[in-house]
Amino acid sequence: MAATCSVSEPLKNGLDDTSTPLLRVEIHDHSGRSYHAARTIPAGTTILEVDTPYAYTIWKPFRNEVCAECWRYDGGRRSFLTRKDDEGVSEESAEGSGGGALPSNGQDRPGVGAGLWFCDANCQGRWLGREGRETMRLLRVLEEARRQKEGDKDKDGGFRLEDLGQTELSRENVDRAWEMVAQKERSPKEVRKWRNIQLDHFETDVARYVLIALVHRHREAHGEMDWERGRQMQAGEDIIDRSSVQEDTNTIVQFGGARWKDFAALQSNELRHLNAYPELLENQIRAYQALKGRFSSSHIRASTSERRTGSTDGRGEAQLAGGDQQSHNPQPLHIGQGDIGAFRDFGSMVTIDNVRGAFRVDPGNSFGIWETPMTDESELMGFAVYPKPSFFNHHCSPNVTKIRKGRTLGFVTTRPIEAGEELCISYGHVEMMSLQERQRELREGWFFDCRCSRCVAEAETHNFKGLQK
Ligand SMILES: C[S@@+](CC[C@H](N)C(=O)[O-])C[C@H]1O[C@@H](n2cnc3c(N)ncnc32)[C@H](O)[C@@H]1O
Repeated sequence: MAATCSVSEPLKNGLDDTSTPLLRVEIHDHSGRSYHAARTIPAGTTILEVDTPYAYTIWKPFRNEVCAECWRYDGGRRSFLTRKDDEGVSEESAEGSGGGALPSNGQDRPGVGAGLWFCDANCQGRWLGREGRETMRLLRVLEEARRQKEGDKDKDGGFRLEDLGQTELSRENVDRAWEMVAQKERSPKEVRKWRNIQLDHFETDVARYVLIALVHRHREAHGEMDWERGRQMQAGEDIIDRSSVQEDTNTIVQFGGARWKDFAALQSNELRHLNAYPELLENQIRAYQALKGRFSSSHIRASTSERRTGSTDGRGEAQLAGGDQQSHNPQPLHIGQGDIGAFRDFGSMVTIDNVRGAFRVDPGNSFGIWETPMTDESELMGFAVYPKPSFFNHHCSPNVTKIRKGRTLGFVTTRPIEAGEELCISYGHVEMMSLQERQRELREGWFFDCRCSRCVAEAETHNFKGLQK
C-alpha cells in the first residue's frame, strides 16, 4: 500500500529527479521509496540503465586482477591487463570530462601506484576521461596510507573503539565517537599527526570508496570550469573566464545520472550496520582521519600559495601532502602545475559530515561487484553505490532483473508489468528459500524485515508472527 505522508523530509529527498517515462517513485509505509511502473511495460524491457556508479571500491585482493574501468575479471589471470595507472599516457591525451591533461611530474613516490590496472589503452582512456588524472594522484596519495606490515594501531593517533569507553553503539554513542574526532581536529597539530596514520587493507579500500565520492562532489562544487582552466593552464592556452556559465556547466557534472545530493539522500542503515559490526566504527573513523590528515585544506592552501609566490623549487609544482611523512615515505608528493584549479579546496570536502554521509549510505544501497557471468562460485570483487537504482526495493519473487555489463547496470523486466505495479529486484538469492529463511537472510544481510507481497501473504497463511500487515 503506497502512502505519501509518513516519511521524513530526508527520505523524500531525491524524489523529484528520479522519475523517468517508465518509472515513478512512490512511498510505502513499511519499505520507503520504491519504483512503480508509470505505464504498462512489456517483458524484457530495459527500464533503467546507469553507466557508472557514484562511488565504488574494488577490494585489494582483486585490484591487480580486475580492470579498473570495465571490471573484467578472468579467474585471477592477469595477462589481459596491459596498462597500469597512467603508464603510457602522454600528457596531452588524458583529456575528457575530467579535464585530466595534467603532467606526470615524476615526483610520485616510486613503488606506490594508484592501484589501477586496465585491459588496454581504451579502458585506461575511458577511466581518465571520466575521473581525470588528478583523481589518480589522489588515490596514489591515499595508497601511501596503506599499511604494508601488521603494525601497532595503538600508537598512530587513530581512533580506537576503546576510546569511546562504551560497547553499545547507540545513536548517542556513535555521535559521541565522531564528536571526539571533531574535538581533536580543532587542533591543526593533531590533524598533522593523522598524516602518519596507516590503514589496514579494509580501511584503505573503504577510504577509496569515500575518496571517489568526494572527488565527484568536488567536481560538482567547482563545476567543469576549474578542470577546464587547469587544462588550459597546462596547455599554455589563454585562460578564458567562463564563470558566467558555471551554473550551466554545473548541471552536467553527474556520475551515473546522479549528484552528491542524490547519493547523500539515500537511505541510511548506519546504526543497524554498526551494531552488527561494531569494529566498523573504528575502521570508518580511522579512514576519515587518514583522509583528513593527507588532504587537509590548510596544507594544500599553504602549498598552493607557496607556488604562487614562487617559493617552491622552481619546477612549478605545488606540494599536496606528505612532505613530512614518516621515515619510510621520504619523498614528498607533488601535484603539477594546472592542478591548482582542479584540486582547489579539495581538502574542504573531507569533512565528518561528508565522510560519514558516504559511509552511512553504503550498507543499505551498495550493489556487489560480482564476477560475471554470475554463478554460485562468482567472486565478490568490490561494491558500488548507484543512486538511481537504489530506489528498487526487494521482492522475494522479483519482476525485474539486474544485468551488469562492465560498470553499466541495466534493469530489465522479467514479465509484463501493469501500470502502477511496484517494480522490484531481488537483493540476494532468496527466491527458493522458505519464508523464515528469507526473513533471516534479509535481516542479517540487509538489516530489514522483508514486507514484500509474497512474504506478507505467506506470513498470513502460515500465521507467521514476525510480520504484520
Ligand atoms: C536500496 S534501498 C531501497 C529504497 C528505499 N526504500 C528508500 O526509501 O530509499 C533498501 C531499503 O529499502 C527498504 N526495503 C526494500 N525492500 C523492502 C522490502 N521488501 N520490505 C521492507 N523494506 C524494504 C529497506 O529499508 C532497505 O534497507
